[in-house]
Amino acid sequence: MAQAFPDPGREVRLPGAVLHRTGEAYDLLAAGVGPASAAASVSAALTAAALAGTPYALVVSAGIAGGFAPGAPVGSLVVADEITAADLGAETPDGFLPVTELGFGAVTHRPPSALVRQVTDATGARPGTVLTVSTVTGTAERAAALRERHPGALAEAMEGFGVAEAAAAHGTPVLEIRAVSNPVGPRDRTAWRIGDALAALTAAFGKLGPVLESWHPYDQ
Ligand SMILES: O=C(O)c1cccc(C(=O)CC[C@H]2O[C@@H](n3cnc4c(=O)[nH]cnc43)[C@H](O)[C@@H]2O)c1
Repeated sequence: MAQAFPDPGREVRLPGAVLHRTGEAYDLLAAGVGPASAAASVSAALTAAALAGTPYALVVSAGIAGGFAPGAPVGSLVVADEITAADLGAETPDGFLPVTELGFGAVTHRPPSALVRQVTDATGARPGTVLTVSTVTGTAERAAALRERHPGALAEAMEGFGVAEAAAAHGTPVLEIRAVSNPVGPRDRTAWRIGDALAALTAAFGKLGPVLESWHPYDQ
């Protein structure tokens, strides 16, 4: 994906995060794997920018993902219209309860709908819920349970909700774009197509410049 930015940028070191400040209007951040790492590093970047008086206008979480069949085949692109933490809650004898039903927290963030539509139009990405999980799904049973609980889910990944929580704390809009590298379901390493997914993500970012640069938060 970073290959979509011809200028590798200058490194800016922050506690828990290294930014690549491109000559264009973007900073790139490898936010780590999992929601906690992603939240910590994005939070460091947002806080540093706010203290410098140059807050970010938008945070984009991007990477590879597992795709739910048949909506998100391997190689396809998904843009989140909802970013949902799928395993943040409590297991009970009657099933899973999200933290919101326990009386606290949040489990969903919604990217600006106009921006989601523009990304869809520019890249062909399919809009849908992107789940954030801490454990990669590895069985048909778990995939079916997630689908039942989240009928709008197209993909699962491991960072989006952490990024969205950090962005929300700063009042900054968030977007999540994923390229599908593997199906969600029984573990099968021979089915992974990471190279193809990264190529699809790079191509998408090549088309996103005008969309991101012309978007204004009041376009919600
Ligand atoms: O070992 C496995 O079975 C396995 C299967 C799929 C992905 C992984 C990863 O460790 C990838 C972590 C990385 O990639 C994103 N990702 C990609 N596919 C998935 C997925 O099916 N479910 C959740 N996350 C996925 C994730 O966002 C991480 O950044 C291992």
